[in-house]
Amino acid sequence: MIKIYAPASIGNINVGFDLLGAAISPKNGKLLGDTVTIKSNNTFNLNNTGKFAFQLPKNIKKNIVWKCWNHFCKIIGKKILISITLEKNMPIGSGLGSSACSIVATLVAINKFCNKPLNSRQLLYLMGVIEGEISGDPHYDNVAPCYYGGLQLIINENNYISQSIPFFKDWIWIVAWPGIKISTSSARSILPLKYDKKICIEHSRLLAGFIHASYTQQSKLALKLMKDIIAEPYRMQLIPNYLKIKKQVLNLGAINFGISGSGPTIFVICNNEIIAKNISKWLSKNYLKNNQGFVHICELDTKGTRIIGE
Ligand SMILES: Nc1ncnc2c1ncn2[C@@H]1O[C@H](COP(=O)(O)OP(=O)(O)OP(=O)(O)O)[C@@H](O)[C@H]1O
Ligand SMILES: N[C@@H](CCO)C(=O)O
Repeated sequence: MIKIYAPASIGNINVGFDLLGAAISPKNGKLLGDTVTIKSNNTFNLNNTGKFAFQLPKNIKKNIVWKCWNHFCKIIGKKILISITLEKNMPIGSGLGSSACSIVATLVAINKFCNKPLNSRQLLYLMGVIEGEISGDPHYDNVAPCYYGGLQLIINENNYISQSIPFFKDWIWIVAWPGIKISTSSARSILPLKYDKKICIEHSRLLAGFIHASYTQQSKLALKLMKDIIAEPYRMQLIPNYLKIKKQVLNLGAINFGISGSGPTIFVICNNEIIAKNISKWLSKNYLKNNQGFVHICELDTKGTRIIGE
């Protein structure tokens, strides 16, 4: 038996659309991600458990876990006989990398079960391919941080897909999911097909500057450069009262605010625990639309996907 946990992640972090992502874990030690347990069996079998299992497709072949198993069997050229249990703790279409959690946990578990026929680069490549089948284009800004942990920059050149970037240890990350769904593919389809030259230059400045600020540990500079000029202007219309909520949270002392991945989860950065608690309370009262929604005060998850049972 092997049990793998894969953490939630924030894609984009306001700068670096599709290119920067951060793995997160609640500061109170709770696990915010999916788990996958594998046991050997005489046939393939998939069980879904967990709070959000009810959102999964009824057809087993539409479950990403089945797709991962199927891809893996094709790659190694044999049918892997296992029983898989997916604990679906991440809401689907939340903007917290729910599909990435299932993909990464499943592929890491199957690879370990089969004595690691794929190296970590081959695994990450496959994770991006499967993520792309779901959302329309391969993008690594959820699967890479989910797999490796921390803050990841997507390079996708030579032998690197992704590289760890130094981050600011005093930043507290709050995520608030209102309890409603936005599909990644629809949030991608509302973005322009082409961007103005000015926007391209400005985004290059923001991203290059942010990476420089991270390496030189200039927190204030990094925060100034964390601006979303690629997705937020188009996606904010999908999130009720987005600008009002943003203004209020910044007034409460947040040092950054944005849409997590394709939304509707929003993320907030603070550098003070009291402010973080106040904002978290305020969001619980004013941003959640139903009792499924949640707010978590988090830190970057530096461990990434890991074994939690054997
Ligand atoms: N195990 C699974 N986990 C998540 N989604 C799944 C799974 N199996 C199948 N799906 C399907 O994959 C799609 C995932 O949707 P989507 O990419 O919008 O969600 P998401 O991963 O939560 O988004 P984001 O990456 O912005 O956090 C849905 O159509 C969902 O039904
Ligand atoms: N970078 C992706 C992340 C999806 O969670 C997007 O914003 O569409």
